[in-house]
Amino acid sequence: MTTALPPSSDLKELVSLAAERLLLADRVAAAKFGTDQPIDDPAREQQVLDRAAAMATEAGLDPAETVAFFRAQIEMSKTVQRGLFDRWTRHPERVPAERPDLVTEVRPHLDRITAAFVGRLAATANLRAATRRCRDLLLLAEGEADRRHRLDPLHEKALRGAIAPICTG
Ligand SMILES: C=C(O[C@@H]1C=C(C(=O)O)C=C[C@H]1O)C(=O)O
Repeated sequence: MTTALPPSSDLKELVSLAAERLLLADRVAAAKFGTDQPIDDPAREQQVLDRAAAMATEAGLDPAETVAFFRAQIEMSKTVQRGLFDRWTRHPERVPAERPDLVTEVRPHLDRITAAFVGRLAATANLRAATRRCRDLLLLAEGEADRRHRLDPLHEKALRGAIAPICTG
């Protein structure tokens, strides 16, 4: 017998994916710090958004709403990257020893998260509305993601920004 997960589990997974994506911003920042690669890469952002829009359409989601959601993820990723650049400039001893490869390693991981996101957005479509229920579940999911991923204040704040669009539908 299979038991369907309650919708709140899908919301938790959605928020957890947002936290995972923000933690990957650390790898993105480590790839860029000390190189001439800027934090902002508008061409790559457009690719991420175009891909998300195409997948959203296939999943029966509103592409414009999905793009707005991904814009928030991108903005918050850049907030984390800026925070880490600032931290590492002030504390060079905290600069990661390893510089991951952005194109072959980190971005493919981000792309897998995009696909997972679209699945969770589809699974939570009925729940994502400007309701008390959505906001209550979101708050619970946020607290759980903070704990599960042991987020520091920089990532916690970014997570709040990243999940802000969820209960606005
Ligand atoms: C994550 C990156 O940094 C920025 C954020 C992006 C994102 O969140 O997808 C995309 C491009 C950059 O503006 C990256 O360069 O891949």
